[in-house]
Amino acid sequence: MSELESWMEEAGWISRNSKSRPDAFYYYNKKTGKSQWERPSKEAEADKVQCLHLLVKHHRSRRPSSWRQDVITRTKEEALEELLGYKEKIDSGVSTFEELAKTYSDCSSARRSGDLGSFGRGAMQKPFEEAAFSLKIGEISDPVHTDSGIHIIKRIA
Ligand SMILES: O=C(CCc1ccccc1)N[C@H](Cc1nc2ccccc2[nH]1)C(=O)O
Repeated sequence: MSELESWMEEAGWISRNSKSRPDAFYYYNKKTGKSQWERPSKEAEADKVQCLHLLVKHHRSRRPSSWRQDVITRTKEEALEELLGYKEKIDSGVSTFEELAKTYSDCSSARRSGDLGSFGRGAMQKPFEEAAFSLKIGEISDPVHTDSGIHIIKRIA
């Protein structure tokens, strides 16, 4: 198996016969559910990521307010403690990332279970971008500090 084929397999890509074009086949990713005609490449893969995040703001956040709380007064230390508690619940399987992001995230994306959609480099604050692009699909970050507050990030594509 070539180096590319083993990367493709590890990344979850398989080739499938197309029903609409019998003589053609397309690529399907079992991990992300993505389908595409063109052969997947490592480079293209790194262009964009899709992430969920759970943000806990604190009194020094750029905008210390959210849908949950008009004026956010918790300290940075308290925010970190709270976030580590959420991560513990997710890692132990007591709760899902989506449930806790929907309930506790101080970002407007909470209404979409923390889903920020797909984004490329240059879209998000640097610490967030670096963490997001270093995650494998399905992986959850350690706490990430940005001007907005403290986040945990789950890469989903
Ligand atoms: O900037 C937004 C909206 C982000 C968003 C992007 C795409 C879809 C939905 C929401 N919300 C901020 C909090 C915040 N700061 C962030 C920094 C990096 C990533 C997500 C972030 N969310 C806030 O509410 O103060």
